Amino acid sequence: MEIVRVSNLQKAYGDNKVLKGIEFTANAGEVIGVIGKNGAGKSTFLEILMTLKPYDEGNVLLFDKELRVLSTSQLEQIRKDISAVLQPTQFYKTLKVVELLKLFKAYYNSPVDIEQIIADFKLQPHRRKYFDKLSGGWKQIVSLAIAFLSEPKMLILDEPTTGLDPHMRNMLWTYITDYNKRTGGTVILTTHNMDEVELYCDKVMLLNEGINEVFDTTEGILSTGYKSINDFYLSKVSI
Ligand SMILES: Nc1ncnc2c1ncn2[C@@H]1O[C@H](COP(=O)(O)OP(=O)(O)OP(=O)(O)O)[C@@H](O)[C@H]1O
Repeated sequence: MEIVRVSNLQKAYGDNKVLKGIEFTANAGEVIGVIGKNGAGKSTFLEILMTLKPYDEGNVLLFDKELRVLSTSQLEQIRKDISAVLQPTQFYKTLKVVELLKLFKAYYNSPVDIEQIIADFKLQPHRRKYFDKLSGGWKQIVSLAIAFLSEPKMLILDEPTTGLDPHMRNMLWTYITDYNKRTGGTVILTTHNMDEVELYCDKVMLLNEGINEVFDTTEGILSTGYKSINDFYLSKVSI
């Protein structure tokens, strides 16, 4: 089943044309890595998919519906099926980790067991700490745990493993892979870590000079003679 279909997507910030005609599709159950150099437009692309940012030209269909023509209530309906990593805000200051998880569980009306999430994300030692007292990496982990609470049909993660130590990175990828197998949810993420793309992503989109220079399966890319996805990236993208 097709979850996302993007055609000729264009977006500029003033004179800075960032996306110049992106073609992209995501099917249910796929894990897709969006790669490209700093400033290539990855976050802009994800924010459009999250329905947070307007676009100038082209079509973006989420769950078969064109975003541009949706009413506010239709957009809200679609957002229920999407989850994204929330940025830590001032609002979390007064809440402990376990309270935050309970709050979002109630907000999403989530069937997910909080104790299970705490165990899966190794949050037991931190459950009674205030969110704003956590280290950067643990804030990231809590934000990710919240994103999974709603059991979304589509999960959008902007550099989810940046700032995580190797164990936490492993833990997160295990969780993403399990979630994907268990629920058939689609995951679209950005990362600068090409080893992670090679290990865990079904498909890769390389954003370069505003277009999807390559959009293929990870296996497809490797079968064209590259030693690794890192090798592929380095030979395709110049500084
Ligand atoms: N709100 C904004 N207003 C103006 N320009 C912006 C805005 N957001 C992003 N840009 C510009 O758009 C371009 C793409 O930025 P974006 O953050 O999408 O890239 P990215 O691929 O995610 O980069 P990185 O890998 O460094 O996170 C950059 O030139 C950036 O300066």
